[in-house]
Amino acid sequence: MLPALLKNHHRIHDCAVEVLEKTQLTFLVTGPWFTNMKLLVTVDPANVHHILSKNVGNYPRGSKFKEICEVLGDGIFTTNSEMWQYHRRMAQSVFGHPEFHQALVEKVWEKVESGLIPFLDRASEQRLEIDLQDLFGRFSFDTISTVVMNYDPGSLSIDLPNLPFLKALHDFEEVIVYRHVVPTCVWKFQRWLGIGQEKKHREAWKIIDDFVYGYISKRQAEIRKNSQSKACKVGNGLGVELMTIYMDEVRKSAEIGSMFGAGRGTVGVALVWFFYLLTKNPHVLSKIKEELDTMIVQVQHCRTDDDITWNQYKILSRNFQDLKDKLIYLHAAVCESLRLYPPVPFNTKVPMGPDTLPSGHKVDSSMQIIFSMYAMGRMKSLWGEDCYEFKPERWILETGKIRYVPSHQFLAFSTGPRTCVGKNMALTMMKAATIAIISRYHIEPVQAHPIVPNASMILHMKKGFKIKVAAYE
Ligand code: HEM
Repeated sequence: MLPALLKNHHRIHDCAVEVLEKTQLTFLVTGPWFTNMKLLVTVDPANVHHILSKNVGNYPRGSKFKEICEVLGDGIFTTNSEMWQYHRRMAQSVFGHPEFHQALVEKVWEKVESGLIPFLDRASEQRLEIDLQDLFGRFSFDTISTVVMNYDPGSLSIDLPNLPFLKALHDFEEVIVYRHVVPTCVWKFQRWLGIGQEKKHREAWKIIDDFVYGYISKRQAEIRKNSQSKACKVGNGLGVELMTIYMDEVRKSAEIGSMFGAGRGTVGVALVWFFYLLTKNPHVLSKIKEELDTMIVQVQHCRTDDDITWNQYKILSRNFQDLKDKLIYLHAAVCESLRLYPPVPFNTKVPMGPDTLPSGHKVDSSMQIIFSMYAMGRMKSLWGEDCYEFKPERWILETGKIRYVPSHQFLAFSTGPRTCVGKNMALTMMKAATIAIISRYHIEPVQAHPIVPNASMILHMKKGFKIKVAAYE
């Protein structure tokens, strides 16, 4: 099977869909004897629930994962037991705090107004062709950096500076997939020789380290100067204060890299696929706008739709509770987009001891288990014959409320104790940025090539998404 895997490496996600559809949601990939390669690929929700929740103790973060993601050190992604619990508690105390999200929407709006809008206004005036994937990558990078490090690197300024750190993160993500797919002895040998993907990895690692440690020394100097960290925090409010305390703690560890890895690529990519689907499905876009306008009329008591101004869109999307609870159709559309294009397209686990999965497959510590979130959202047996269609309606009950789909079937944010801690943060960022853009601009794709996903641990579009924007009068 190894030659077939290597041959399909460039279209690995779609290849998984094809095979899983034919194999009742689970199949085993074996390599030649000397590679000791046994990968069990599954999208069976019962297996997922068993591994990530019910019997999670048998599926810790293995040493192989830690080896593959060596750049993340002993951060939240790579650790188990007490160390992981410590990171998790710290992260949750911030990301779960009610005031954090209000502080976050303020930060998102600062970036919308200081970065996104000036850039898009100029692109609209000059009818420039822009790559929306690059733009959203910069938007989420600056926003996450402001939240995590209290520092805006300004990657989304009008001249779109070329930041090596962004490319390094991108290269790093690609190498991680490569290390998952080829036998360990092969990539380790390449690492030793310093060639191919491994050369790219080494260079990317250095750039990431320089950026993070450069920031840490700057921050330490600031703290020394101000004698106490509180003086350095931006803005007021408990949300920001908590962020400062937590981030001062994690800045000491590999956590900065983890938060960048977790948040920057995922949100940017989620946004670009969402906008791609909106341009392909204008009726969904119209319904989102309709919902926004209705909400503004209700909440802000405008007399008619004609009274609605840009400022009112801004007021609506700066209210975290409204973003979270009131915009049902927008929420459904975002979930539907994450179902078809989950920014983290796959996840892996290694069993500690022998186990039998609900599907009947026997697993042991010599095997690696792969969940394909990308394939899971495209299984007819799970989502119906229309599973390839972008239909937000499938998320809405007849009562108008959001339909509950268990997280072991809608796996975009994973499930169980290690579920994504940044889920609400990601949804807030996506909704606020979407409202800012769709209320102000018409987007027209300029497609010179098919839009397909890259084989990376983050589901980038292979050649980006070129568009032109036109500001509404
Ligand atoms: C649409 C955006 C996002 C998606 C689809 C997403 C998805 C995921 C997934 C699938 C996992 C599980 C990974 C694994 O088990 O290996 C995860 C974990 C995690 N995510 Fe997210 N994520 C998103 C945004 C964010 C953001 C914005 C942050 C914070 C800055 C974040 C922080 C984390 C952390 C810290 C973990 C590790 C949790 C643990 O191991 O306990 N994520 N995310």
